Amino acid sequence: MSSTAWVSRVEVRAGESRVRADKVHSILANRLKHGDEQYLVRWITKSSTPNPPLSWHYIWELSRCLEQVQVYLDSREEALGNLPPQEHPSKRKSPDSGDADSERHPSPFGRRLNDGSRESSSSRSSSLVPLTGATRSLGIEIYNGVIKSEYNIIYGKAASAPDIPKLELSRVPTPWMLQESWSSKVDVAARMIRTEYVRRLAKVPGPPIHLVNIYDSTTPSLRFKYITEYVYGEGVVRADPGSQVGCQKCSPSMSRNIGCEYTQKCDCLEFADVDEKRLREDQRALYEKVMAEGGSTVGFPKKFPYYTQDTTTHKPGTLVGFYLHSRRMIYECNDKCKCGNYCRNKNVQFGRRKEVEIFKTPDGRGWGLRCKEDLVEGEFIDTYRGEVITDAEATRRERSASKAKASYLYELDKFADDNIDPSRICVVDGEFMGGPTKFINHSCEPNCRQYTVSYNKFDIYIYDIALFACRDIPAGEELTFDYMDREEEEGDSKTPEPGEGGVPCLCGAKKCRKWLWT
Ligand SMILES: C[S@@+](CC[C@H](N)C(=O)[O-])C[C@H]1O[C@@H](n2cnc3c(N)ncnc32)[C@H](O)[C@@H]1O
Repeated sequence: MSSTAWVSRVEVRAGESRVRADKVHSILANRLKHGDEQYLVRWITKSSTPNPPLSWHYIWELSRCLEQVQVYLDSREEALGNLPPQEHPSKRKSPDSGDADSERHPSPFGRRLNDGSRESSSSRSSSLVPLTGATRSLGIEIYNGVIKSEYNIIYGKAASAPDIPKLELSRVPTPWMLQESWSSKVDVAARMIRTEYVRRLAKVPGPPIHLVNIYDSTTPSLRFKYITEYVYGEGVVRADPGSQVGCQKCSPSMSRNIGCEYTQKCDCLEFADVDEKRLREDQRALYEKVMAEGGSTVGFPKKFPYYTQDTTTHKPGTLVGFYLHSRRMIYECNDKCKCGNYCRNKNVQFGRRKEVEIFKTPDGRGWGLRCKEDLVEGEFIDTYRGEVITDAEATRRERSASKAKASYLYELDKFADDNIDPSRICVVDGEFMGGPTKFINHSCEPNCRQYTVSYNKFDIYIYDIALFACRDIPAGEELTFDYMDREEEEGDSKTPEPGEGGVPCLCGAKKCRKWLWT
């Protein structure tokens, strides 16, 4: 079909059309047109072309592709931060010294900063390029193609008729566009992105999640999906659902209506650690034999993980000291158990019950998380959710990411020392899908701790990572945990020396180990 025939079908009325998000490759520049924000869209074409269609759109037309707008604004912000003071168009503080990161993140700004001096004056002004009659009638400036609209959705299509204005992708943004981009405000786009993020937060099940940023106009990435259950990636081998068994000798009301009551009856505790302090004298020799030679610990004293209602000293549901001060696996009862919904041994599986707030930290640690309510020691906060991927896929993602980029990978290697298949160890990636816990920062003196919780005692590869308060935490205090997850006995030990790409720790704790990971 010729481009002119195609263009003649266009009927776009201002203010009603929206750019089709899945056809937008990226945003390349911004400017103000009659005081309103406009952004230059690079369209995706079916076949590869060095000159894909590019078109200017008002920000309100871009509500379907705010993710791309946000990526653009972040790279613009980074480029502005990296500019030498004399080139800086605004009154921002002088840039941090020596940050060469812009090379690692492909950005229209990075590209232009490198070769802008070669730009010819003919490609300077986007608005001076003559437009075809049809595109002009739409009020949309388009290069290398034509615009089509159906059901108020705008599409861009490559076309090469002689009257179609040309703009080489390799020259975009031109130095002229770049200057305009730097000096034009982007407040409306920033507000729309934030509004969209808050809208998505409101849909997350459970108590409200708030968003607070008193330092700048950024918003956490929209390229993120809130989920409450793991999403399993390709290649992850899951346990046969039939391998999950429930406790059969327990019942909802054994005497106190708290579900499971006797640790020796509850099959779910079969693999739970033995409470050595409560071993009877006549059990010790057998226990030591089992420990040395292997065998079942059924019949030895175990502990349920949570306090129940009948304690006056602790809040029901909080972790008992046996678990709180250790790295013991927590085995909760499950749907196949006979103990019912109100069993004392069910907690983490019900998910977050606290109102939390995502907030921008003032000191370069990105976003953080805090709770709107007081928490007591041992209280459950939320699980770490994300995409469960294979170790190989996690390695691939790690290698393709810049070293300075935040990491959201959490390895499920609790049983790595046991006789397990190392190729089946999985990793939870919370970067693109997960919960608010993805924002919990590291501290060398944390107020939370991560615990492993299983609902299938036979599955040693997939389990939950649950975050609990490890001391009383007043409302509003930032939640933190120790990313290195070391056992008590390992103590504070020496500060690890960083390897290449070690990330400096900014936790500010007195006993800070100086490096986040090495
Ligand atoms: C799981 S994310 C935490 C949320 C993150 N702050 C954000 O904005 O998305 C982990 C990343 O946060 C940053 N971070 C967390 N704790 C930090 C600390 N104590 N010092 C420096 N950076 C920290 C690092 O970039 C790290 O890779």
